[in-house]
Amino acid sequence: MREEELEVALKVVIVGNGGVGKSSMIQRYCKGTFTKDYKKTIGVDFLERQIEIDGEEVRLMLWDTAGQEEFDAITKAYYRGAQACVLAFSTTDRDSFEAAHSWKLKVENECGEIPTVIVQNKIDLIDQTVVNPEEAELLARALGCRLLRTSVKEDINVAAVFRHLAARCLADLRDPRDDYFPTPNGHQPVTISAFSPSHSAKSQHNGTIVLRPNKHKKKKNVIKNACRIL
Ligand SMILES: Nc1nc2c(ncn2[C@@H]2O[C@H](COP(=O)(O)OP(=O)(O)OP(=O)(O)O)[C@@H](O)[C@H]2O)c(=O)[nH]1
Repeated sequence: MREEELEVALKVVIVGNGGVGKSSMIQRYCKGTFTKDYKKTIGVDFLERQIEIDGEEVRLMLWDTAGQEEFDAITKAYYRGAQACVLAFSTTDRDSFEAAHSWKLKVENECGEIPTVIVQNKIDLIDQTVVNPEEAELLARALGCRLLRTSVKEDINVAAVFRHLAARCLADLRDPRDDYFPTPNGHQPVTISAFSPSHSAKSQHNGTIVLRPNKHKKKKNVIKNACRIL
């Protein structure tokens, strides 16, 4: 198979406290819409969008997870197999900023070290900020992540978040030395369908996300983390 016939599919999880704008960000990016209404996410939600990076088609599968701790047991099952992460906090919510470390750990426990962007959302409300710019930069440095400031409401920088992550993952994909991140407990990420959190006993591909074939294309999927052609 020629390289140009391959399609890259990336699973991205969006995490952070409740109300920081995770669902809004995915809606904005995938549907181009924004609503002022707050509807708490129960468990997880999923949307996808296809983009082009350096002439390469990349399918982003965006997993919106509930911010409330009561859903932790459910949501962490969906982290598995993620290749990238958006960790969001809100400009107007100090707790959400202070919770960033613990969100990073939760994802790391399931996925190991994966490319992560720290997102400071709601910068349209900067006059009500409870986080000063230096603190946000220090946080990003401490977590070893890029910081991006967004306003989902005003559609500022939202696309940049996902383009940055996709470009990072593509670069990793092209560099086979950096092709596998073990989890901190030494286990390989378990096999998981990208469309369900359940483990697939049938799959032979441990550590891969198993995708349904794309009916409209003959292209195959290349998934990072295990980088196998399925
Ligand atoms: N001003 C402003 N409001 C925003 C922005 N992004 C989201 N919101 C609002 O913030 C509220 C919460 O947004 P959600 O997207 O539901 O938050 P969430 O992080 O998904 O919350 P959970 O589902 O509880 O985890 C909604 O009322 C949104 O309209 C933004 O950039 N600026």
